[in-house]
Amino acid sequence: MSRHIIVVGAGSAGSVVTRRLLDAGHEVTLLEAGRKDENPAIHDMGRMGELWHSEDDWDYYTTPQEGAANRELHWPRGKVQGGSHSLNAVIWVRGPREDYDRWVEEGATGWGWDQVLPVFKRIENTTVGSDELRGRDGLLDVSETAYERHPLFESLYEAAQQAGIPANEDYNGAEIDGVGWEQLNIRDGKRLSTFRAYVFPELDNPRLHSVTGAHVTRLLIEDGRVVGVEAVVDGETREIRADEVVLSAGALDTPRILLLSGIGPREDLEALGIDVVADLPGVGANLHDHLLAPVIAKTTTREIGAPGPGQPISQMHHFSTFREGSNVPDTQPIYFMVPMADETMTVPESAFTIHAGLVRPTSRGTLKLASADAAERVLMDPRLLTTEEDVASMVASVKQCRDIVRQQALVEGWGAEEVYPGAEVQTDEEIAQYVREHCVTYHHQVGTARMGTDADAVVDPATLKVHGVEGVRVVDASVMPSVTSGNTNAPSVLIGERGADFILADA
Ligand SMILES: Cc1cc2nc3c(=O)[nH]c(=O)nc-3n(C[C@H](O)[C@H](O)[C@H](O)COP(=O)(O)OP(=O)(O)OC[C@H]3O[C@@H](n4cnc5c(N)ncnc54)[C@H](O)[C@@H]3O)c2cc1C
Repeated sequence: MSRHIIVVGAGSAGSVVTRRLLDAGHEVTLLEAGRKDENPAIHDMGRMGELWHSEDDWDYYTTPQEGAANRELHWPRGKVQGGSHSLNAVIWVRGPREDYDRWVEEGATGWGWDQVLPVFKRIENTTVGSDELRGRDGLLDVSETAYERHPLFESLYEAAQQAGIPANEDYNGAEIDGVGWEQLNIRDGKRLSTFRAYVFPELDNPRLHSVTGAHVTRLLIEDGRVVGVEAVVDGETREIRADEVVLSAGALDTPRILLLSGIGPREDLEALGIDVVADLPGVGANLHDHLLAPVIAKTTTREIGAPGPGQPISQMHHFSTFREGSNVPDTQPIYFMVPMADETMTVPESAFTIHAGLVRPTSRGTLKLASADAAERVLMDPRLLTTEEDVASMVASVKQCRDIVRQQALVEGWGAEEVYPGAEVQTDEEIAQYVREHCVTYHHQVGTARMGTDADAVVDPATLKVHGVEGVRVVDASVMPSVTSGNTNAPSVLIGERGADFILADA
């Protein structure tokens, strides 16, 4: 029987859910707060930087972070069809077996590597790697050759190996460690978001009602059952009803909608005068993110030049393990052909960045409402760098990135010279302070409505239904119990596919 389902958010996961429900004959109302994905800077990977602070960015900021020199960090998030997949660097990293087996240990029964691998294969359309591990005919292109490689990256690839980092032909294969060319979601030289790959071809489908400029403020709940949503559409508050609601608004907005609807920690909700529908302490808890800190070098004998049309400004990354006893990498530096400098830095035009990167954070924070008003700013406090392990991984990663800059391939090929952290930053304490003063997000916030069956879990891992409330599921990056050890888009798309499977199994 055909059902009418509301999907909130046309991002990485919501686009996948929408397509799979349409394919199965259901009716979908897809509500997206942002506008159509028509900004040319979305489609040209060389222009990614223009999207930050633009109309297509939610333009969030954290609360002041004690671990990061009391700074409020900018957290860009896609507010547009495609969601953060329309703003991101389209790097496709599934993460190793251990990430998913860890999810099972954390309570997400059924999400182990053996269960998720076939779903990853269903998503992918790639020629990389082996048939056993990679998908060949999915809807989402994954390629390391569909973009023009810049000669600087050839030298970076060599330099990383000169620094002792092994080359890895397929970091989405059996092993993640080592340096490799990024596998990107690109088609015909342009960004391929899941909105473009999954929903765009269906825009004429009469069972799809795709609405932009529709900001969902809360769930409509009658007798403990979600019956629809309240949304502000073109400035007018509307009620939209359906058989079921899927929240795919991302790790920062899904918990916000739940909290505004009375689903969350009782004490916090009561303090704001919000009627409690379900006392779920885990909503907004467990907020965590990956972190970057730039190592910037200038080139003195050869100009890097501007990226060509469609040329991604990041083409390479590597994974390294520093944490003792760990069998998965805790760091993932990412390489850019431009200086990723902050407002306190002065850099020459021809400069590149090797961003030191933490991908196994142990710091955990919270997302809370400041008031019951849906238009108010939300308090996002990831408590960055509040554990010793996190600081130690970042320090080790910065040292390794500096070492790459000093290698022959960069010094002889480009006359590379470090500009930041700079000569005055030498001891571990000085590097840690540099990290605190200059770290930025890796854009991988997750965990605010995590899967599990314990008292703090928010959704059931077998269905992604919200505990204690009927008629609503969470299908996006919020449900990850812990962040994977790589970029988070691939696991978000995976969650979209599996969420759709669960809905279809019930329908
Ligand atoms: C700048 C940047 C670079 C990144 N680079 C990479 C990368 O290269 N590789 C990678 O793997 N990951 C990357 N990421 C992370 C990755 O894009 C996200 O983890 C992933 O997109 C999350 O998917 P999602 O479906 O949970 O949320 P999103 O894709 O963010 O989708 C949420 C959608 O919901 C909409 N929405 C939110 N609130 C409401 C509301 N109240 N009403 C209606 N609609 C609403 C939003 O506008 C958005 O369209 C990056 C992210 C950013 C921001």
